[in-house]
Amino acid sequence: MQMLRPRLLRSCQALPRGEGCARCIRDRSTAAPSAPTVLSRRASRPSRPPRPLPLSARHASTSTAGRRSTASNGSARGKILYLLVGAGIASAAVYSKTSQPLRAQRRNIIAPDTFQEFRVTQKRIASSTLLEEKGDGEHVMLDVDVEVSLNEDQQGGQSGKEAMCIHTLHLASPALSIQRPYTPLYSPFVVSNDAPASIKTPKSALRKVQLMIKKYNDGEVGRFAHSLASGDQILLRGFDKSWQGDGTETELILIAGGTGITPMHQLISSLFGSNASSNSAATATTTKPKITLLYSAHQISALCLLPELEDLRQRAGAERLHIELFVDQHSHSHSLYERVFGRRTKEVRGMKLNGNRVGLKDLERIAKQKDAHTHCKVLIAGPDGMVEAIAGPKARDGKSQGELGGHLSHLGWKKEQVWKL
Ligand SMILES: Cc1cc2nc3c(=O)[nH]c(=O)nc-3n(C[C@H](O)[C@H](O)[C@H](O)COP(=O)(O)OP(=O)(O)OC[C@H]3O[C@@H](n4cnc5c(N)ncnc54)[C@H](O)[C@@H]3O)c2cc1C
Repeated sequence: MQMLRPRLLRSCQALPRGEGCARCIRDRSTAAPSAPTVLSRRASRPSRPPRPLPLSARHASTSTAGRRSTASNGSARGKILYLLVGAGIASAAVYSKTSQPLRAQRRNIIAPDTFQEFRVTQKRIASSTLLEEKGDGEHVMLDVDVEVSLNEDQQGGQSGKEAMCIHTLHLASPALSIQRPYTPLYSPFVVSNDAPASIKTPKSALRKVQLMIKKYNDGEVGRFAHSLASGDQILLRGFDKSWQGDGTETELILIAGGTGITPMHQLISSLFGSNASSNSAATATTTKPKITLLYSAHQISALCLLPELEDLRQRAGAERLHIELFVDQHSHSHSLYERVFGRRTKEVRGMKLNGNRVGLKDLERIAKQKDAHTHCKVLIAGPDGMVEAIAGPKARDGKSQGELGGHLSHLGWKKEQVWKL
């Protein structure tokens, strides 16, 4: 396998602690703790081994019946050699031409430690609450066909364990060489009708990975993702588990801010999506927990994936999946909504709309509806400020969870019940 010159991926990881941006520090938490990440390229096919001389030709050179003078033997050998070299060149040319499409068709199996090239199969704008067709312009959806290797649990895509996992991958641009973690909207290890899969061999499967990526005006990878078109090349490595249930959870409270909705969407769709409903093994091996999702954004048009969430809520039933929306700029959001729909609203697509950030009172109200804290867990993903206010900051190393703080600590939740993604 031909390897590109190994090089360290540039990121704020190289900066002294505290000088990197908060997002890059978050990146540190999921980056492979080990050795430098190496960019690898698919092996170029090795040239064909020289074909052995045909038996007839070998006999010709030693046969007494056809013995010629040394000079004529030499010239005959020369001719044969000349012909063989010519034939070799011609077949090499034909081979290299025909092998091009073969190479393009072959797929890489995504690996956790090595970046490999994949192509974007589709790029579109993520739908938003108000501007469904145009989106809010900040979020883009990328589809990438990725072959994944499957362990015994994952073969057949019907493992209950897999439904209680959140998987993350890392995206890098070939030019920028900066990596960031992203969470596919659907688990690559749970077969889904929403994200169709084709089983290739029992040990690997081709999966459509869907990423929703936000663009920050001066954000590096987000801007790169928004600049992509179908057919463009990206580098991916994965998958890392960013959370796994232990099988005891009967209830989950999921708190998402902004793009923190992506891991929550993956988990909910694994449990209640079209994949899950046609997946009896997942239902049999684990009891599906009841879920409350609290999803916040700075304004109403920045709430993404609402059609998808509405669909999941209908599949799961309101009893099993309760969703509430929160917007910071409530009055602005209301007038925006009023302008589009001609009326004010307290709910969107059947989901309650709160005009504030997720606060102590909301968490108290939600927790009261739970039977007991012991089998209920809280997962939280979002901007650092939000995570800090609700659950305390992550540890300074950016990897470990840190102490539980914020509203949840105030309300008596235990550290082991809360996971900061
Ligand atoms: C487990 C996990 C899963 C994630 N999943 C998703 C997902 O599905 N979708 C998604 O969109 N995001 C996701 N993220 C966030 C994502 O990894 C990136 O952090 C995000 O896309 C921003 O990256 P960027 O390169 O575009 O921006 P960056 O270059 O990191 O910049 C982001 C912002 O920080 C500011 N900034 C940059 N450098 C500095 C600095 N040195 N000091 C201060 N401020 C600075 C920029 O101005 C910009 O506003 C996830 C994060 C984690 C940890």
